[in-house]
Amino acid sequence: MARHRDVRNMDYSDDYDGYDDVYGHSVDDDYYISPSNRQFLYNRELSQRSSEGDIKEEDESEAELADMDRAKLASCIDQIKQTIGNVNLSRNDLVNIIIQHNYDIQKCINTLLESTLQPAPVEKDNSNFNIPTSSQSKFIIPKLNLSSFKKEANFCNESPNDDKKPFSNLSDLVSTHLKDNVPVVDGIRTQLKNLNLNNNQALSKMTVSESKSSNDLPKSDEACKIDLSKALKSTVSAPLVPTNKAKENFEIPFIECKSDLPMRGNRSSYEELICSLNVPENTKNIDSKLEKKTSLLGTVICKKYKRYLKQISLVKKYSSAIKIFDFINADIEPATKVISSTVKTVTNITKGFDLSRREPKPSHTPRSQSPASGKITPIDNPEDNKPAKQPDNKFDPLQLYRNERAQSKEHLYMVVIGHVDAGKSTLMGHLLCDLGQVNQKVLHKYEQESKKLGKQSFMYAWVLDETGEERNRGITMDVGRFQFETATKCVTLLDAPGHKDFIPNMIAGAGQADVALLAVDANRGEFEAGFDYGGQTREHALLVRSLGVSQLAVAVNKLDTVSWSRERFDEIVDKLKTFLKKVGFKESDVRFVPCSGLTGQNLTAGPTESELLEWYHGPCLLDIIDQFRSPERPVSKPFRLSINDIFKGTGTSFCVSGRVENGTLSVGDKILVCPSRESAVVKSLWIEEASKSVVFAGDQVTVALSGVEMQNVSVGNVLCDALRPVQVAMKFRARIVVFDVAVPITRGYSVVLHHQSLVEPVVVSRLISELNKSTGEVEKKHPRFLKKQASALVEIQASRPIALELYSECKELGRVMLRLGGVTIAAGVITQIVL
Ligand SMILES: Nc1nc2c(ncn2[C@@H]2O[C@H](COP(=O)(O)OP(=O)(O)OP(=O)(O)O)[C@@H](O)[C@H]2O)c(=O)[nH]1
Repeated sequence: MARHRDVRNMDYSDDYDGYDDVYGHSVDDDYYISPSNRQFLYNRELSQRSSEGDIKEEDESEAELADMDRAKLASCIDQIKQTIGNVNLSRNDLVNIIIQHNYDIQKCINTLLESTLQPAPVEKDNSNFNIPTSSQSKFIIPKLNLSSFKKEANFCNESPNDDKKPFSNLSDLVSTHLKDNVPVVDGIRTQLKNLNLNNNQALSKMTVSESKSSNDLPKSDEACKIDLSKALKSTVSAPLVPTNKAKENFEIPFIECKSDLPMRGNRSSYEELICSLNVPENTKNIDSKLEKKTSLLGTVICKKYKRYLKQISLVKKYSSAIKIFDFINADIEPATKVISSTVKTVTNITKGFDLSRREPKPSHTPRSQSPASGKITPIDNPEDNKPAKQPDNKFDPLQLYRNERAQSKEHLYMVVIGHVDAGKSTLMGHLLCDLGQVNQKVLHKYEQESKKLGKQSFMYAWVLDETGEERNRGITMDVGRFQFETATKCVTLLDAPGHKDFIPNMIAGAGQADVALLAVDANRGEFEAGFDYGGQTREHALLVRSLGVSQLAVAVNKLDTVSWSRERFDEIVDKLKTFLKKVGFKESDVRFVPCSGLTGQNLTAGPTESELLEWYHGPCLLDIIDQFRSPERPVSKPFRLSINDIFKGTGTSFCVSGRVENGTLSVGDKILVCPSRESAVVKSLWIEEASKSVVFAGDQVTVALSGVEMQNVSVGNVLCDALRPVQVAMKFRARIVVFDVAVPITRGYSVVLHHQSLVEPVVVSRLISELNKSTGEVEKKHPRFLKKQASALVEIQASRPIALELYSECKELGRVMLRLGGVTIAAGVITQIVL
């Protein structure tokens, strides 16, 4: 059985309220973190000196870094490489530069560009672009001649029908005006990708505040007060090339600034930028025109991205890399009207891409393939150039879902959790055997082999623990998967590891489940070890609830070891009930069942043991699983899938797996991979081993993709609808509940963010307010620290863009968990995305 990590979907109507319950109860201290876990709690002193980590140590400065710094370092190196390609520096030097700049990627890039990038010699060739030698492959140096402009003009879409295409973000817009393969421009482009054109108001505000804080631009300058929202509206509707009529008398179509350009030294930086524009042949007096009037886009870029000015001027020295920004100096209002109707028309298509907006085939350099380049991965397969299949825009996803799935059983994803050795694998292995899911010969083989190793009691566990290491060590390490059916459900079982070392795997499994089965060991002392003394019973229950699972079955296992004692069962139920309620489970959503995974008692049929029969007449484990409510499938929402595994497929495609959180996905759909926003085409779809033409929210699927390079896709990326993409941001606000922390959370606290399958170092950059745990009202603004069990609104800063959603939009992509030193210190929901 393949061991992919999977995804989970939960969308109960009462989920949000339920989730609030987590915050709504005070929890006794000892319910959260156990003494054995305390050793892993954050301790700044220790944390800074940790030498563990998976980053190769190459020099002392690197070796001395703490885990978090190492993670930040890896992230910085990664991002620097994505932005400017491989730098001609040793790793040590690179590491030193990063540390000197306190992990500020932008400063590092500036330093690197200044120190390492030398102008490439201009070579003559027959094209209008001089391609540098491989050692200087970071620049493409176009000649400053007029034919160059014409060549670039071919980049533009000349179809009269396509000249009003909406752009989803500023980068797409800019990329039609910027020449390929200019690294600094790519840097800008990556940043611009985060600017969603739909949020004109936010952009407008951003520009104003940018200009307010500007030191080098005069505050009084009218140019600083450009209403960007208007500008963007006008750019959205702007033709990429002049219309035929305009072409005849082609002039540079600028939107006028209200005043001359602000100067910086002898020349303003964006004057420099503008001077690097290619200009059409028939334009007269271009210099004076450029000095008085400028592209608004140029203005915006230069103001918003002042930090790039050095690079801009650097590039400018060698190239006329930045194309003229040719939106029409037209009446903005009518243009705005055109946009709204255009957007509406396009939105009606529901899915798929605007192929006409695809950029020309870029050169096959690692740089051009980088997600940070903002370019579409080169397309080798001519099949990919064919227009993608566009689903019928009249299709009703809900109806389609009913048509497709009406005949089949409801699918349910169930994660099995619990303290190490609680008997999870044995319980589920035996259940699968009783259901006839395991071939008798295979079971016999397991029996013989486990006997040889002196581990016969693990025979059933081997059904799920498939790897040699798991079997030898007698513990589950990765999430095992198996499928079985109940009377009304088709259940995918996710067997999570119990050992604390594998909690990230457990989170990956739990992050995919609709419901959970908690196994506890009834043995005297064993239940207590898992519950009272820092076992994973508590942490697992807390984690699954934080991940949105609200229905839980509790298997009080190994009751054979206590002679089926009713008292023991009741004692365990009482303790767990109180705890689970405090964690946020509703009493009515938790069911308890006495059983034995080893003897198979009360698994698929009612009890036969007389001692158990004396007091238990309830449902068996299988019936309890069957009685779980099926979660709602949000098939009508925009498509979202968080990638939890990537592997090689056949031919040019490769495969990703994950759970469809929202919406539907069909073969032939064009989708976006976020945060890089690369486009991809769905070549084929599978659920388990069965090929499908369409899949729905709630399905755990394997998707074969083409049109995107495998190396440009990572676990934790989100596949999404191209027209209604997921949000991408480096900063967001979340309402969190702090679990148990030895050291209070303060501003600047470095933690590890778990967001679906993404594991990313982040910083708690602001403590905005402390909230009342019951009412959610603000109790204290800007607290200096957050103690255990505090509920608070915080701002989280990542070092690179993340694809995420507001909790109110998509619960699965709106949940976050913060962990540190192997311990979960807080969980929360995203309330605001900060652009
Ligand atoms: N007596 C008795 N022993 C059991 C029962 N269920 C499991 N065991 C034993 O408990 C030990 C651990 O069982 P596993 O199924 O590997 O436990 P687990 O919870 O899956 O372990 P991890 O996944 O590593 O956390 C094995 O020796 C089993 O034979 C039971 O119902 N009764």
